[in-house]
Amino acid sequence: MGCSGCRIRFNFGKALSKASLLLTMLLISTYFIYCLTALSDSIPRALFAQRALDYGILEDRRRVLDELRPSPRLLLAGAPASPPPGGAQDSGIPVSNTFGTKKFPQAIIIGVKKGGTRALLEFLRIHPDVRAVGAEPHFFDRFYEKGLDWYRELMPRTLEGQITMEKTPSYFVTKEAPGRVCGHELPNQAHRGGPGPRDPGLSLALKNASSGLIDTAWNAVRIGLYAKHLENWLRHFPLSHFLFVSGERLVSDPAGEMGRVQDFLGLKRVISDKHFYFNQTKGFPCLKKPEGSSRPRCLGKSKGRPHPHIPPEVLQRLREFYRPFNHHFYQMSGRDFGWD
Ligand SMILES: Nc1ncnc2c1ncn2[C@@H]1O[C@H](COP(=O)(O)OS(=O)(=O)O)[C@@H](OP(=O)(O)O)[C@H]1O
Repeated sequence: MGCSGCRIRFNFGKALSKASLLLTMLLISTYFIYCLTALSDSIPRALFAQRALDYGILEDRRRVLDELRPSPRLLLAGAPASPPPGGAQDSGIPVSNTFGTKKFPQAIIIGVKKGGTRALLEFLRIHPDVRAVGAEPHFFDRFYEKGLDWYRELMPRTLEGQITMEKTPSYFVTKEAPGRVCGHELPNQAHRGGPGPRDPGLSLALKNASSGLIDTAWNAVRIGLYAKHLENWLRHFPLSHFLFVSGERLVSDPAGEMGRVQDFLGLKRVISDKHFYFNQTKGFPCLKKPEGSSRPRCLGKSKGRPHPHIPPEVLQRLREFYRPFNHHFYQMSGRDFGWD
């Protein structure tokens, strides 16, 4: 019995994986400048007002120093055609790794898993004003105890005017993540152990929506209850701090969707149609010139995998199960993704 249970679960997993193409959604959470300010000084928000004067003095000093020497951006623009002897390029280290400072991200791609988050990040990285860490840091879910300095150290250096970014899709479904991102819960105060109390509202909704054949307690199913996870984030951030990016449009019209993303981040519209080509073999848009390379490149093999055939009745059942949750999500996000 145990084995047949496993098999059903396994097959259903494949079905979900296939269905995820229909359920792609991404969130970018603009970062919350006040939260980061509080975080970067590792002080509770309540103390922030008391420190305001100190910040003012520091800011003034910074401004004076900036006036005395050209900003990194100006230095770069005025760089000599050949690098100075013994300079960064002589040592073989890329200029971007030696200039600028490491900062906390101003924008995070927080989800959703298998929603096209890697594509979004790699597309954004071709923008000259975006610098992003390649690997997923998992700071706000797995490595929170390592502390803020550890997190900042992972970030690439940025020059003035550049945005630091990271992506970790599991933040979206991590109950503690929004509070941590906002700095309400500092590393040494973080809850340890299991998840918080079960939400009775969700249990009820799951019972109502379940056909009896879908294991609603299973994480692979719960992960797709976007409305539920978004609710958790909206307890900490206003809706205007989020951009909902369509995973489907990232495939069918990457330049169009990236236009929305650039506007949201306050970036000049640099990424356009001319950066993409459709690779027939891969079946996805690829980059003509990815960051740090002049050769065209598609995402790796683990992105855009062949999916197994899912019987239409299974897909239908999944659609019916998710429909009420999706509609709730459309209402909350203000965007109808047409997943029905
Ligand atoms: N340009 C391009 N190239 C390849 N793949 C693309 C692209 N745009 C979106 N996608 C879809 O992205 C899916 C993987 O999503 P994520 O990167 O968010 O996955 S992960 O959660 O980080 O593991 C991946 O899912 P699978 O098809 O299941 O592999 C793709 O459907």
